[in-house]
Parts: sequence; C-alpha cells; structure tokens
Amino acid sequence: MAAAVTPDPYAVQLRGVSLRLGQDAVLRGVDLDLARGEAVTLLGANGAGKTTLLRVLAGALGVSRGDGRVFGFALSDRRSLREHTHLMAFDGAGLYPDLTCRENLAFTLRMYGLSGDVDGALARVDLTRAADRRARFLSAGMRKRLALARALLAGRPLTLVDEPFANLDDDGRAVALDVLRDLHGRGVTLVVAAHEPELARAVAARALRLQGGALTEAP
Ligand SMILES: Nc1ncnc2c1ncn2[C@@H]1O[C@H](COP(=O)(O)OP(=O)(O)OP(=O)(O)O)[C@@H](O)[C@H]1O
Repeated sequence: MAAAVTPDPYAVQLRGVSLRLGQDAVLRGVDLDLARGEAVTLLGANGAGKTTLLRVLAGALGVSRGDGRVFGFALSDRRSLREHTHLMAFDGAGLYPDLTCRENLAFTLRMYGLSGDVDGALARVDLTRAADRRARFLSAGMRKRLALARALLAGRPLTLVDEPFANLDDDGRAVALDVLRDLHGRGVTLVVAAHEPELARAVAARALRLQGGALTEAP
C-alpha cells in the first residue's frame, strides 16, 4: 500500500535565516511559521529589514545562513519561489513605465499565464479614467493603486505586500484594504509590511515585529 502523503500545511517555514547585505547583518536568525491561507502583519522601524525579508520569501534574494521552505520548496529553489509568490514592492517595481495601466495589467496576466478581467481590476482600484495613461505619468498614489490591481489579478498563493497604505488618501486606503481582504478571502497567504498597524491588522490580525534582525510576535 502506498504511504499516505500529508500535504505540507505551511505556506512558509523559516529556521535561523540570516542575511548580510554590505556591512549590515540585516536578518539574524529569523524563525517563522505561516499556515496556508494565513495573513500576517509585519512591523518594524525604518531599516529593520522588512523589505529584505519579503524579497527573501519572493525568491529575489538568497540567504547567507539558515534554512526554510515556501509551499514545501527550499529557499534555495528561488525559481519555484518566484513562481508561487507575488511581491508588491513599495516603489512600484514590476510596473512598466512606458506601458499604460491597462497594458501593464494585461502584461502581468500574460506573464503569469492567467486570464482575468483587466478593466474590472482597474475599476476596483478606481483607475478607470487613467486606463490609457502610461504608468510613468501616474501620481505615487495612482501607481500604488495600479500595483494593488496587479496583485489582485496575479492572486499568487503567497502575496508579499510592502507598504500597501503609503501614499494613499483615505479612499485609496479603503481600496487597499478591499484588495487585501479579497486576496485573503480567496485563500491567498499574505504578508503585509506596514507602518500603519491599525490598518494592516484589520486584514492580518497576527502581527510580527522585526527588530535587531529577528522576528517576535507583536502583542
Ligand atoms: N542592496 C543592499 N545593499 C546593502 N544594504 C542594503 C541593501 N538593501 C537593503 N540594505 C540595508 O538593509 C537594511 C534593511 O533594509 P530594508 O529595506 O529591508 O528595511 P525596511 O524594514 O523595509 O525599512 P523601511 O521601513 O524604511 O522600508 C537597511 O539598513 C538597508 O540600508
């Protein structure tokens, strides 16, 4: 009889992950267990290493020491990590400045091998009137909205969101919450790095703090 296969219940497991960037030991023994479908808020001062940790989980950065898995894939298998994650970067990286909003989203779908409702996503983030504007001519808040629409369409099983509320007005913050709740409701595992704990925790009640390169549960 074949042995029963137990699916890995974890989206993320990190053990003693350390990373040095230049002179800085940015991550120093990070341990993390995230269940599939869990949403977590990532807190920490400027320069604490939040973006760095998101980039490790997204397969964009290798680690110096330690071990970990993302959906069962080793951290060193960065290609598999990239295929199962979406990183919504703070600075809008991933958006193509010379493509229009609509073209950017259509391109994301093509790149990820998906079909989806581009105009619906633009409407969700209130960018319909800017659909044919090139990304380079968007305001910072509009770029953030476009990045949220991109994350929504991508719907990758692990979505890593860097400062989703920065540069947004009150309506925009509501849009960001709506998008994050939608992703979470679809079973997407979320890590939300934010400086607005009260907002982030409305989606991701469990909060972790990155301090001195290590993660601890935040009360
Ligand atoms: N490519 C790099 N080379 C050298 N040092 C880097 C590099 N990227 C980041 N760092 C350093 O790593 C540390 C952590 O940066 P990171 O961007 O991860 O912090 P953060 O917690 O996201 O900060 P913020 O809240 O300001 O966005 C900082 O000291 C930063 O200067």
